[in-house]
Amino acid sequence: MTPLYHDLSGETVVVFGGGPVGARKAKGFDEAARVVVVSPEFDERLLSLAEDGESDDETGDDGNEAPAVELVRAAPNADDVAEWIDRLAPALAVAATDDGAVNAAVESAALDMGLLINRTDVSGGRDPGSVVVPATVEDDPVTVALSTGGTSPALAKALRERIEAEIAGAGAMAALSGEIREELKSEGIPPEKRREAVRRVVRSRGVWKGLQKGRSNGRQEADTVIEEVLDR
Ligand SMILES: C[C@@]1(CC(=O)O)c2cc3[nH]c(cc4nc(cc5[nH]c(cc(n2)[C@H]1CCC(=O)O)[C@@](C)(CC(=O)O)[C@@H]5CCC(=O)O)C(CC(=O)O)=C4CCC(=O)O)c(CCC(=O)O)c3CC(=O)O
Ligand SMILES: NC(=O)C1=CN([C@@H]2O[C@H](COP(=O)(O)OP(=O)(O)OC[C@H]3O[C@@H](n4cnc5c(N)ncnc54)[C@H](O)[C@@H]3O)[C@@H](O)[C@H]2O)C=CC1
Repeated sequence: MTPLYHDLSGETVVVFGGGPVGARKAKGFDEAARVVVVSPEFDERLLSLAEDGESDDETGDDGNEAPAVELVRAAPNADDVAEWIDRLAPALAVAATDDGAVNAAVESAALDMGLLINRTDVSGGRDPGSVVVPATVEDDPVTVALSTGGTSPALAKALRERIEAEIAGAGAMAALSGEIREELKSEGIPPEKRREAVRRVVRSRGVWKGLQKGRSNGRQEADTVIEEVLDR
């Protein structure tokens, strides 16, 4: 398995199956992509996600059309799914029904069309072209994605919970060190010194602690580290 971060903005994700698993996957993708869930019945969570999307569209407060989760009430059989996928033209198809034959048909249709496919009903090794949904921790712009190669989802979840504590504050550190990196570049600091400074900043306990108190405290601590490295 090779981990990659995928930009799904502007793409469609189709989820077959509207149970708790289909709902969790839809929720995971709805911020980035247009999500269409095809199922004869829908989990409560999906019904409220779809409603949220509608009310955002109505108010249109920020001018951005919030990608809503669209629900399509249907129960395609194994022979029909290829046509559904063809019509919806997704980048990724998620097979999350409780019908193994339908899930298998979603997989083979998606593979035939060269799309990404996530089979939620199989663990262990993947067929070529098949992807897993990792456990994810986010502190924007930092994202940690964790997979056990499809072997033990419960372990992926447990490790994710540990990492959540471990990366607290990483978003602020990314913002600060990214800014410092750009500044040192534009000041024409030689590459070796610049890299050393940035490496020291992201490892400095003082800077991490400072950032907990606020951005300017973090910046002050970072400036001390940078001065040391640059001998100024
Ligand atoms: C292969 C994979 C395919 C895919 O879905 O992409 C898959 C497959 C299956 N999961 C099953 C069960 C559970 N899944 C979870 C939880 C998560 N499952 C997720 C991903 C994946 N699950 C992919 C591999 C990821 C990897 O590489 O590690 C996470 C990480 C991401 C997400 O789904 O959002 C999310 C945690 C998110 C978080 O909290 O951070 C729990 C835990 C719980 O519910 O507490 C259980 C119960 C305990 C257990 O069984 O382990 C079953 C058995 C169904 C049955 O028994 O019938 C199958 C199918 C099978 O095993 O055949
Ligand atoms: N990947 C994961 O994290 C997990 C995966 N699973 C697997 O995922 C499957 C789904 O799990 P749940 O959501 O808990 O099951 P569920 O049985 O609650 O939901 C299945 C959904 O699929 C719908 N459905 C049935 N036939 C359909 C068709 N032809 N087309 C479209 N939708 C159809 C049903 O109406 C229902 O809404 C399970 O069968 C299991 O194998 C289960 C737990 C976790």
